[in-house]
Amino acid sequence: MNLARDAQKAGARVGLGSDRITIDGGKPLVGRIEVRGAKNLATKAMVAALLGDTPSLLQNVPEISDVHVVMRMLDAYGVAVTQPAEGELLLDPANVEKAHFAQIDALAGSSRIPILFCGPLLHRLGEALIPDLGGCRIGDRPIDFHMDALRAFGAIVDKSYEGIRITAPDGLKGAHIELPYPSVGATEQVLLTAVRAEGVTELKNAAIEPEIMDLIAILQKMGAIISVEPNRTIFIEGVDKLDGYTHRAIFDRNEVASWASAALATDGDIFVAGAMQQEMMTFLNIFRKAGGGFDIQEDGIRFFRAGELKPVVVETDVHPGFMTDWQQPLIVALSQADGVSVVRETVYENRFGFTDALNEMGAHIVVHKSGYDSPDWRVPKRPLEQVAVITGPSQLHGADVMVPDLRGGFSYLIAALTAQGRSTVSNVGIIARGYERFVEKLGQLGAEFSID
Ligand SMILES: CC(=O)N[C@H]1[C@@H](OP(=O)(O)OP(=O)(O)OC[C@H]2O[C@@H](n3ccc(=O)[nH]c3=O)[C@H](O)[C@@H]2O)O[C@H](CO)[C@@H](O)[C@@H]1O
Ligand SMILES: C=C(OP(=O)(O)O)C(=O)O
Repeated sequence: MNLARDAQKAGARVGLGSDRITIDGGKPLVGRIEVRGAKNLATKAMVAALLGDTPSLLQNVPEISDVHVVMRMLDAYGVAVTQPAEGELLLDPANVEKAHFAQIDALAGSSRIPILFCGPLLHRLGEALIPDLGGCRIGDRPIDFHMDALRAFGAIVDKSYEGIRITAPDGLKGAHIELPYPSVGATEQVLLTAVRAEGVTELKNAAIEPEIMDLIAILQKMGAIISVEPNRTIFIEGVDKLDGYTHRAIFDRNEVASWASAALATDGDIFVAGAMQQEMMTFLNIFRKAGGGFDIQEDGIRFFRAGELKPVVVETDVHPGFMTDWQQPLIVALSQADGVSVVRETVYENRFGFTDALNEMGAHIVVHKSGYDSPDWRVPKRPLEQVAVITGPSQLHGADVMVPDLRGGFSYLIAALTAQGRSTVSNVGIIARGYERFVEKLGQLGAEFSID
């Protein structure tokens, strides 16, 4: 895939108008911003609407390009998508039909969400055609858990010149599935398929991220029967019929952690309206250990420096662990802490690539690609764990950098804002995949920048 083309398309979709931001750094970010619904819930809630016999209303929808991709995908399948009010989507699946290959193909490589269309399309149309997936290039990102789960439900998976074609000539039946690893996407795949499959599904080793709990809440509103048991086990009793839902999407935890890291790195003071404590607890613990202060209020959380920044040791993990998506923005703040921080990435094999550019800006980060010796890596069969050692504090200086992926991209914005002098960050359209109106928010926080 062509990164620049992706970025341009993504940027254009959310009205960014340019692919490049020039930032004059060295100034604290101070002010109030608002976060809305999570990219990692809203896009999946949109897919869930395909399962209903009546329209669904999704509220608190962020204006991000990943939402636009799913809107286009739903449109290709005949779902009528309208926006009754700002931040709302009405999704009417009354006329769902097979999409033309060209329409689906045009969206190939834009997002990872098409993989989640499998179950709903199999129930509605008897077949699903999955194009090349997109999403951040932070590792191999295979889909074997998804395909194995679909086969367990009785689906037949064929590779064709058009992509992956999945059919279910004998219908989908409840299954006993144990994931090799608590994958977020594969858990969602099972949920979206099992709710309308015949019989009971038992899912072991499921992911239990707050966004998954929110998806379960949506499915329950639609008429599903799902119980979350201890030890990552979920039971789903298939039902014959689901209705639409009205639901307010859970706030974006990744966006909150990103702005909090920006406050820490720039010695700023940011109130993030819409952020809530419970879902952020793991992040808040590390934030505090790193010298961050926070003030929990009813309508949001204020983030600031409580004193000197301190080095931390942190390991990414599945929920309730420290999310992999949080480590990239946090690393920029850790480059300002006095001492040696260690970040161990256990979820993706290529999520430290963004540190090269930080080093060009003056950071001291060494990535140990072989990670630690580990007899049992977390994600089965793949030795992907890596360790980044960050020695601070470093005086960052302005540079020209190019966004590699979504969270890495936001980290470059933070680095440019922290650095002395002028930086140019290009490919910023990629950031629009998951950060709503980030340029406007930079303005609200007093950042000095221009877009050309
Ligand atoms: C759109 C969305 O919600 N994206 C999030 C989702 O991604 P996503 O759902 O893709 O992440 P997963 O939890 O599935 O992936 C975790 C690990 O499992 C591996 N794996 C996954 C599926 C599979 O079939 N085979 C396999 O080996 C992946 O390559 C990765 O190494 O959860 C990740 C982990 O919290 C987050 O970083 C992403 O922001
Ligand atoms: C990895 C991410 O997203 P995606 O799975 O959509 O690529 C992310 O949100 O950081």
